[in-house]
Amino acid sequence: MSKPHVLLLGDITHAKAEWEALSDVATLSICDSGNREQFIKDLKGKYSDVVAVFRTFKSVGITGRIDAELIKEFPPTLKFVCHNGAGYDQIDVEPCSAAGIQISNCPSTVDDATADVNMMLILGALRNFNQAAVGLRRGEWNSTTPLANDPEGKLLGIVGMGGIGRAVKRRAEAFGMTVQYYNRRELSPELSAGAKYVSFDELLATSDVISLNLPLNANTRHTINKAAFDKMKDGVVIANTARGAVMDEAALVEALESGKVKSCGLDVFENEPTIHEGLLKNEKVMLLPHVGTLTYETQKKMEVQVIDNIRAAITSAKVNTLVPEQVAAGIF
Ligand SMILES: O=C(O)C(=O)CO
Repeated sequence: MSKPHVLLLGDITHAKAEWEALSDVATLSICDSGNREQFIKDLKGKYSDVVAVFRTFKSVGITGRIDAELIKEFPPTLKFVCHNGAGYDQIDVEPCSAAGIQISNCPSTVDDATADVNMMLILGALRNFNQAAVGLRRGEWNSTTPLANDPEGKLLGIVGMGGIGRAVKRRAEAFGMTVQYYNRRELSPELSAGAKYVSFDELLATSDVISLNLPLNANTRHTINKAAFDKMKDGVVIANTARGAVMDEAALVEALESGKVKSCGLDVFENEPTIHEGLLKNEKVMLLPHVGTLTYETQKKMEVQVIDNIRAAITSAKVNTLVPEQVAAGIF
């Protein structure tokens, strides 16, 4: 009997041996379709018996979004989409669920590396490190660096208290910050570990620093918009390592220009890799090119986690880390 067909969409760099070891339970192939149109043709041909896919964030450049239109073209055998990343906003969950397709992501493996970058952005924004760094390169030493603020004693509001949010909390507390959070649901005392649960409006109105750690989906797009900025304290500091589109970038640029937002640190952008001109030219903004999980250790852990999901899908018909919407729906 032939083994189930598993397709790789994108690249595996660090866990090649683990990928190859999957061949004990699956027939492996690597997608060579050049674009979405060709991929759809190949789904009717050489990929017509695929059962599970390992997909990377960058593979959206080949297939486009995994949306209702693409899912209609999937062969009936394809029942598992295993995504390499915490954020799975490139995959439309509802049509997958309707077609009986399980989706897995990479929770927990990304938490520490992303929270490290997040904390660095909070510190960088509070301490005006971008202005200091560009001033140095212009030969101004620290004469043009405005006096900064300490993290010690500041109130940090975390929007989205999942694994990354909680890892940011632990780091922020080590720097003397007090943490409050807003989340769809209040966490258990073990998970919130002393952070106060507040309403979204209270978080906006009282936080000195706001950290965005919520997933992007249809409900969270532009969670931070003009109305939200208007509710914030004057001179608030913002960090975002989640997804650019949880914040209205044009409204952020205005809020920076008006001084409502004192400074911010961003690893993600609404239309990345394109960045709003108003952010590029504003030296108060610390910018990183979506490097949250880009460490050797974390990339390897993520690839292995996806491979483990594929193995579980093949051997027990259930991925290990089903996305929360599908867990909540109780359909698998
Ligand atoms: O894992 C993800 O979703 C990322 O965006 C990596 O930074």
